[in-house]
Amino acid sequence: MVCKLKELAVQLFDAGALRLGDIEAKLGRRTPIYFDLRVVVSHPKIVKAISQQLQVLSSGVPHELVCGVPYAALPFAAVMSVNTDTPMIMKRKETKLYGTKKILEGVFQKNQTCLVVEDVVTSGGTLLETVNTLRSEGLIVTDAVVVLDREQGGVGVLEASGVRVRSMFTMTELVSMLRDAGRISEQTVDIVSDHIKECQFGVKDNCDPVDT
Ligand SMILES: O=c1ccn([C@@H]2O[C@H](COP(=O)(O)O)[C@@H](O)[C@H]2O)c(=O)[nH]1
Repeated sequence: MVCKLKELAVQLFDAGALRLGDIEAKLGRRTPIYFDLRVVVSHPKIVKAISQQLQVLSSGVPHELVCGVPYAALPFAAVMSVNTDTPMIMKRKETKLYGTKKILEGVFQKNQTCLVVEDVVTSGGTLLETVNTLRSEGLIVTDAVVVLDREQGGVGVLEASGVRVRSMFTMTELVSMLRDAGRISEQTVDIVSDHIKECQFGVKDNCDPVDT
């Protein structure tokens, strides 16, 4: 049975996947909320539930391969691959400097369609880097499924690059569910909402780390 999103949000919070406070994120950005999905490798039921939800999101998207953005999304991509019998490929963080010198591991052919799986989208930069690598290797990438869209402009950036993004949660949905479940306060919801408005990425970023 597919775990309901509200239950999953609470399970993620209780597993320590959400950090609140003044947190340093990627490239020195400050954020009042950080979603750390790396902790869920210690919670197989949550990995299973997230993978099932991502499978539901990807059910209308024809694809021959699946690729998780390293590293946090790799367990979800692997479970989806096994559950749906869809071959997986893996992008290396850096090109191997010896032996095969590959950037992609696994078997694929040019013009195959590949679904990308990601944990979080903020600016969209990390997901786009993987998409660009896959495309430069001759694969067709038009769709991605992600656990959390932080609603900070990344989805628009990706759509402008020809990648449709389907997310399990937006940040607004996630914090509302956690407030309704008594896990976070209304004040935290307001702080997160203000941060989303103030810290947007896109054509002209207004979230330069030196300004925050
Ligand atoms: O709450 C968060 C925010 C970001 N991440 C990690 O960063 C990238 C997404 O950031 P982009 O600006 O879209 O590149 C993603 O791969 C996450 O691993 C995070 O874990 N939690």
